[in-house]
Amino acid sequence: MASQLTFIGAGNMAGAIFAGLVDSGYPADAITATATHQQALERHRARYGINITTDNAAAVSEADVVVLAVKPQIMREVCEPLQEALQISRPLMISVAAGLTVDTLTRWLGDDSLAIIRCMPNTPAMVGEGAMGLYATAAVSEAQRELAGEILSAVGMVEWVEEEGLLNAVTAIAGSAPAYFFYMYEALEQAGVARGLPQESARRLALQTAFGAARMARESEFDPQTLKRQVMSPHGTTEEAIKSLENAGFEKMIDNATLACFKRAESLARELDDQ
Ligand SMILES: NC(=O)C1=CN([C@@H]2O[C@H](COP(=O)(O)OP(=O)(O)OC[C@H]3O[C@@H](n4cnc5c(N)ncnc54)[C@H](OP(=O)(O)O)[C@@H]3O)[C@@H](O)[C@H]2O)C=CC1
Ligand SMILES: O=C(O)[C@@H]1CCC=N1
Repeated sequence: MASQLTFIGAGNMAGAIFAGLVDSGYPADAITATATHQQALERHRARYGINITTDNAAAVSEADVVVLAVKPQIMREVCEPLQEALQISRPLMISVAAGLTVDTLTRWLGDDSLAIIRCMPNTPAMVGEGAMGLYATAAVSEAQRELAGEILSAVGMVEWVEEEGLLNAVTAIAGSAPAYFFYMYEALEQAGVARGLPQESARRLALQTAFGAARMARESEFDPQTLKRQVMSPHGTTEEAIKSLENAGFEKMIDNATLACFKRAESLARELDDQ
């Protein structure tokens, strides 16, 4: 029988994971999602067939696995009232919150013997193409590690990290990174329009190029540098474009952006710890 999964929060990230799970065949009746707005929950029930409730404690008391998926800033007010219910079910806790450390979360859950996994997923989980970093505390059993890996690998690829701090690096290059690619998609579309293409046409071409490049990179035996070189004919068009990107400091820009993301995850952790 499938493990009972409860999602506390049913927004972008939780929705991406439970949508991906249902699409991959996980039984919808073993999934419960909570939120404060009944209307949004009703839409999820209609679309995915999952159970819904606005009662977090009730949803937790019957769960084998609880996925905490509210904004980090409201995690404390969500977690503290769950303490009693957690003593009934003693589920595996999976937090997807950026920056929230195990120490802070443990304090808010009021029990340092609970098994906690921190997960940094990304929204492509919705289409089964997520990229996730996972970190397990010492209280997590081998069976629970396997269970979390099994559940989450249904919606994407999973990388375990052995140091909690590395999840901030995962946030910088995976958790937040779909937005960087969407930004590039947006910029290519605009550039296509600026060069005279109709907008819809530019969007379709940019999107298919992103998809084709990602699929080719995944299926090919070559590293990114080689794949890049294969497009660059000597003295050709691509060489000019890449030179222009280099001159504009493209790599430095990506490095700066990921560093800013990483540092924000660290400062978020400090802010939450002070709560
Ligand atoms: N979005 C992303 O790409 C990623 C997000 N994350 C993490 O996921 C978490 C959620 O982010 P995201 O999904 O973007 O946020 P959203 O704002 O989209 O979703 C938050 C959800 O929390 C619900 N919620 C608010 N208060 C409560 C409450 N008291 N009890 C139960 N549910 C409540 C909201 O429901 P309602 O509106 O009805 O109140 C909503 O469904 C964050 O911690 C973030 O760091 C991690 C990786 C990627
Ligand atoms: O922007 C955020 O804080 C969340 C965490 C990673 C992606 N979205």
